[in-house]
Amino acid sequence: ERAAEEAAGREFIRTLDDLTGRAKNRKTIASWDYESNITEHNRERQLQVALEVAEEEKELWKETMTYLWHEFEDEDLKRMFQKYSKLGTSALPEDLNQRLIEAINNMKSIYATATICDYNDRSKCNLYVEPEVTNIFAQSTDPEELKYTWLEWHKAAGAPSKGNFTEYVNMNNEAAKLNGYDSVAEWWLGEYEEPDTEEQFAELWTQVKPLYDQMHAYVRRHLRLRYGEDIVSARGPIPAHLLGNIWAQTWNHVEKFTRPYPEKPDVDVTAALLSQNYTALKIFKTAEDFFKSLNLSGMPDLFWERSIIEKPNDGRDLVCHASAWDFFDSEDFRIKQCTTITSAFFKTTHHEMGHIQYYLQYKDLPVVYRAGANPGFHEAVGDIMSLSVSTPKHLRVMGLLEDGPEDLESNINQLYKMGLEKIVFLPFAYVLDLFRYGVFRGTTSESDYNCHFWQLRESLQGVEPPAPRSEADFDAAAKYHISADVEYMRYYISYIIQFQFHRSLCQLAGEYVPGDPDKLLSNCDIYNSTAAGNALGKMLQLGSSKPWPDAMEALTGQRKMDASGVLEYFQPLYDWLKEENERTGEYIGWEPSNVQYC
Ligand SMILES: C=C(C[SeH])C(=O)N1CCC[C@H]1C(=O)O
Ligand SMILES: [Zn+2]
Repeated sequence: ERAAEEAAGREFIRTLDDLTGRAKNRKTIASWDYESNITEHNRERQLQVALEVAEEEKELWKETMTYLWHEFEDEDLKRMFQKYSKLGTSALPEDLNQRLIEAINNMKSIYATATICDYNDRSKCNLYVEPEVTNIFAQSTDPEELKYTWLEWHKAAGAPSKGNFTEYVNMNNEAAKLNGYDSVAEWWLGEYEEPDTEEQFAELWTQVKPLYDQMHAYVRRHLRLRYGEDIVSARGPIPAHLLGNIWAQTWNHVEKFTRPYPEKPDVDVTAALLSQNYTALKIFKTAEDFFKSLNLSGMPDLFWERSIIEKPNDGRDLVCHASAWDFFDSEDFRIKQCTTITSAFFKTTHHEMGHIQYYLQYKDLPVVYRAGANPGFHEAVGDIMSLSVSTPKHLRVMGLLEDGPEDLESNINQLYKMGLEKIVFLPFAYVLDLFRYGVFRGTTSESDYNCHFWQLRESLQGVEPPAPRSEADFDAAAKYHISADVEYMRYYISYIIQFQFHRSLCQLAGEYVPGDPDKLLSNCDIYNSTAAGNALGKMLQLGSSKPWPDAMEALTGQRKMDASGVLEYFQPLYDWLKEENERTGEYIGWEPSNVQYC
């Protein structure tokens, strides 16, 4: 009867979970081998292993579906069965699954091997997105060099993937339907396990948009002062190539010539890292030290043996985009990133190590629960550490910043610097998946990919392309995650909830007291707080075994994602920006672009 069926189900799930762990381990090893060394052989092997594992999963899924798990009493057992009942892309017939995998591998390979020629030396044509194009956007203030580099990169890494992207969309939508979703959009939204996820995402945007609009207006004014009225208009969108980043997703690199109080000492972490002879390894060890100071786990020996922390110089092609890997055997965890000694990579290393920390905290859970409470949680862990590390107080502890004033102006400069990374990023992230939801749902067809992409970028982000665009271009794929089939709402959510987590951890660490000007949220550093670390560890140990509101409640007492954390953190900046934009008479928002892109 039911009790016996449930006992049999429990036994089955234990075996299934063990087999699934082995299959995922094999699949992950083959993917790692391909992405860390892009050769025909490794690509072929990755495809073969992925197809074999898909067939194994399909067989196991048929057996899973013979159990009447909907009627089980044990909630936890039901949750495991519910998760295993979603077969994912393995539900595709083998030939369609092969077409999906090959479309994605084609895009990944195009992106990873794309190179452009240097603006000043057209015979030098081995510039990759990392590190060369990234460095040009970090350093150059020549609008012509930036425009050329922007156009060349989007031509080399975006346009060639358009056909593959359409194939990927069609195959992935087939898989979605086989899993009971109308399209991939509903599948991705389903990962957040709420009935109104899409509305919640939209509500978060309305909460933060006023703050973004003030940042946008202020930055546009200072770019106009720098580059002149002809290049940066008074009331239009901002040209995307002038914002210090090839995707205009964060604007940190315009901070040095746009900040509120230029006479205050600068906080150039990159220069400090270089002058103190930081290496990639030293950056990694510093990040590890932060986690250990919180009584969280250090990195296992295997991590140091098998990670790739610098771009190999043996001429191989590889996917440089930073990533953290769980090999699902409870002991093999790796980072692969092409570290250079910059403030950005100092943060990225904490970000990636945050993923590894989450893997370590849930490594003994059933395989099916070894995931973030929702995808945004996984992206938030490392950033929480960076929020503490980025404070002048902590940078001084590390000797990366000389002593300086702690006055209001310096605080505004610091908040502005953080805003160029955290506030500015929100509409960028939101747009990437609003675009893809439209594509997966068919409201954006192949003949208007680029038009709709730029309409969204103009409408939410207030940026425009540096030159006219057409449907011969496919600018979205010039962003890694679009070419690599990586959902992006996870970052939008992370940049909201990381401030809710930070606020709770800072209270636990005694570093933040609401209303106390000497205990500002933006000056909080949780370093060495085992109280904070233990509370965070407890949340991470849940993995995806519980709906994410339970995990969030465990740490913050809240069951809702809301922008109260980010708005509280940036309140002094918001007040200052409104006053400053009022003072200068800067137009808030933007009029339609004059650039032809549809
Ligand atoms: C560092 C990673 C690997 Se999960 C990343 O892709 N991030 C981290 C910040 C946003 C996003 C990006 O670079 O677009
Ligand atoms: Zn990440």
